[in-house]
Amino acid sequence: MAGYVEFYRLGKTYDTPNGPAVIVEDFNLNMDKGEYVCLLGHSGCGKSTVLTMAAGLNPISHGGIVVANHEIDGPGPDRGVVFQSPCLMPWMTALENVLLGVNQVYPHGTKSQRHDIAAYYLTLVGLGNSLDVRASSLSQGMQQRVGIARAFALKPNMLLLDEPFGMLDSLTRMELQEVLLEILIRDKVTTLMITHDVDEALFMSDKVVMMTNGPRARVGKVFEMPFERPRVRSEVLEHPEYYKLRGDMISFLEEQDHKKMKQDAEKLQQKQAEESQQAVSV
Ligand SMILES: Nc1ncnc2c1ncn2[C@@H]1O[C@H](COP(=O)(O)OP(=O)(O)OP(=O)(O)O)[C@@H](O)[C@H]1O
Repeated sequence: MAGYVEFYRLGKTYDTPNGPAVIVEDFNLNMDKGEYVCLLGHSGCGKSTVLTMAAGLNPISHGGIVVANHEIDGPGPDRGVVFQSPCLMPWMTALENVLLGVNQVYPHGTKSQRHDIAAYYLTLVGLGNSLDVRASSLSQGMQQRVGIARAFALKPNMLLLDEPFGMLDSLTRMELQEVLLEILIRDKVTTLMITHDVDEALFMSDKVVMMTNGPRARVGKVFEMPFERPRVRSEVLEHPEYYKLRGDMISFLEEQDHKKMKQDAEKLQQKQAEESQQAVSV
């Protein structure tokens, strides 16, 4: 059955100097409305490729993505995107940065209505007292809060997060994870997040989708999280299934590593055999 968000037979081929490189192939995933899915996999397997295709920032080579009955064919305000670095306009205030998006989505709202929406989301992320502070004067964690407020203020059907906490220290990271979960529960936004952190995936998501190693990466395994919401970190950590799930995810990643090492060794052997055959024939 099709989900609220559907990735069907999604594929991406990049043109490279050595010819076409099939990075993602036959990637299939259904997400329910309001579901939080984390995408986990080794570096370079194709996670950002999948996410940027969903954001409409990277052309789809094969298959497609449907969000709320709408087939993705470019970027749009129905999808909020947060990257590792929030890319704010440094000379603008926190409020002005959020208003950039709000003005586009609510062109018919009054100035004061648009101001209130931007201020509301900045307050939710804990920046109610910093609305008029220039982005360049905000700490990295505060800038990321602005990025999150900007994405939510668009009232998107889907939120796409590419390692949004990757550049933050662990305390700020944990704090922002909780801020994000609180708003997500309130607004019930369907979310796809990339992370390298197994514990973050366990704490945040309803489902963790493990990608196989590329090339031709696809969904390798899906883990369902048994933890109740709203989530309390200590309760999640003490849940009887936590360490079993964590272990299974790490085993999956290790298996992928072994496969890759085997493939690399085979490639090397083949190359050496070809080279020695060439040497003999010369
Ligand atoms: N524009 C491009 N042209 C050619 N190859 C690309 C392009 N963009 C990405 N790639 C390659 O596609 C593969 C997947 O990249 P991608 O950034 O999607 O991986 P990732 O899983 O998000 O990696 P990481 O976890 O390190 O961010 C990599 O081998 C990368 O070099």
